Amino acid sequence: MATEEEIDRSCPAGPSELTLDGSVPVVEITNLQTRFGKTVIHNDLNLTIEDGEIMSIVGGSGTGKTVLLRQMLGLEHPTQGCVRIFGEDITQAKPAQLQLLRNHWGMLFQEGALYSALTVFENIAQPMRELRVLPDALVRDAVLLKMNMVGLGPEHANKMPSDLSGGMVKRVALARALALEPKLLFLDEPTAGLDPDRSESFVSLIKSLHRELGLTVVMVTHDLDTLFALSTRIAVLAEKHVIAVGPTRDVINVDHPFIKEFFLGDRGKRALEALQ
Ligand SMILES: Nc1ncnc2c1ncn2[C@@H]1O[C@H](COP(=O)(O)OP(=O)(O)OP(=O)(O)O)[C@@H](O)[C@H]1O
Repeated sequence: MATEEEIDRSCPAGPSELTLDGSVPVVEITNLQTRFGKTVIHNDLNLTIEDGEIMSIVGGSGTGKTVLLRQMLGLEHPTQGCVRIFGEDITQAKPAQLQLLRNHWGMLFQEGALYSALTVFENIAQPMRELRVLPDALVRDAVLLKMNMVGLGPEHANKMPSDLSGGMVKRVALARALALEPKLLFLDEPTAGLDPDRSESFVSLIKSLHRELGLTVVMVTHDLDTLFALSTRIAVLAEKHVIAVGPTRDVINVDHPFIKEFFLGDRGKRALEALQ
């Protein structure tokens, strides 16, 4: 195991401060390596995500998609390499800088991850309350606005998560992810567990919010319909790094066994036909 002194998490030269005007990539991952003990998960992984993209990350089971997402969120650090978010080197960010960055992104976890003891209203209000600067009246208006944005009427505000359908849980979780009006939204399997109709309407909702709010979206998904309907580009993880990145049509034509199996099997063909 490398000692803390030997670990090279250096970023390439360049400005390393919070830049929200779109003049630097929203996410820039350079020469990233991740090791757990002797097992190398990522090696020489590079990925750049520009302002306004919907970048989907796909790969076989265990290729390190979740770990990569957690590294972008600053929840884990790579063994080597650089992860910049809005220009800021997240692997070196101090807790206060990290907190500032967190206010500019939202995360939708796979299961929604709502607080089961809090109402819909309080779940969505929670990121605003953590800031401790917003008066109650403003929080109330902002929560109702976010509920409206995701298609939830005010009559749902006092419901508990256990009273909600799977689709509504996702909508509440999305409203909470958008609570602080982030520029960057992370989605982990956003349509997992939804039936095809609910999945389709959730995809439409993400699409319209992406357009209206000018969001950059980073998504991990196995669902081909979701992938094809939303992605502006797709990054494929295999052999420990990004083996292909580009618009859907370019990526599916790359000659690689995983790509052929994933995109051009029966499910992939059906999803592509539906898209066309
Ligand atoms: N903290 C950890 N300690 C040791 N190994 C870990 C740790 N976190 C993840 N791993 C391993 O790293 C690999 C990548 O995990 P990860 O969850 O990122 O895969 P994934 O691509 O998201 O897979 P899936 O599509 O099945 O969810 C797996 O082999 C996992 O067991």
